[in-house]
Amino acid sequence: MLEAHELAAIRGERVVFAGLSFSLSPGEALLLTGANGAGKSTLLRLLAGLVPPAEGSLLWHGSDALADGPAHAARLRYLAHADALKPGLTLEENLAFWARLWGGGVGSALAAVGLEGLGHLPARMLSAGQKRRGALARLALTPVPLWLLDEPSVGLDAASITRFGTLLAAHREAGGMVVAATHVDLPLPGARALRLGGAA
Ligand SMILES: Nc1ncnc2c1ncn2[C@@H]1O[C@H](COP(=O)(O)OP(=O)(O)OP(=O)(O)O)[C@@H](O)[C@H]1O
Repeated sequence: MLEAHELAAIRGERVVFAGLSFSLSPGEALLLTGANGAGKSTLLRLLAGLVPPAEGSLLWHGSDALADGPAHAARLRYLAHADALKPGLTLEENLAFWARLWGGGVGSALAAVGLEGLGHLPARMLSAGQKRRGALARLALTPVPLWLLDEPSVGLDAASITRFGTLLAAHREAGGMVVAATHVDLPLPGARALRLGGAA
């Protein structure tokens, strides 16, 4: 279980959010909504252990989640806005880099996002939606309990959203948790919403 207690974040000397509390049990999903600049990406980065909270605590099964950085990193996948694909490497080579770190099969991960025919192409030749699917393929390599997703569906066509929904459902059925920032509907039935206030 992931528990956030009274989290606050300061960016550029401004309090982006404060007093934020929520908990997430296995199989649950939380949608972060709110205006541009409300702090959704900042919260995801905080949950990923990439920025420290200004106040509050984050617990994983009752213990300080951020006390052991490598252990926290190993239990999550964080997908930022950027697709994090090296443009000069093929899609397969990009995925193979992550597979060396985490394990898992490149072919099956590409198939999970419908990119099995494009693995030989340099990432720079992919369309925007294909690049996004290339980033999502990282989720399909090996299971971890927590997915942190920043606007994961941007650029995806209808068929890709459906495939992404299948990936999300399998993750949750296996006890995985999802926290996703989004401005649009995501295929996460029963997800709770956390609306962040703030600057427009
Ligand atoms: N490195 C930084 N230095 C200073 N301010 C920052 C930094 N990163 C983010 N901010 C500010 O923090 C606030 C929250 O930004 P954040 O990216 O978390 O918002 P968001 O809710 O994800 O927005 P969007 O919907 O546009 O993606 C913004 O006002 C932003 O300008």
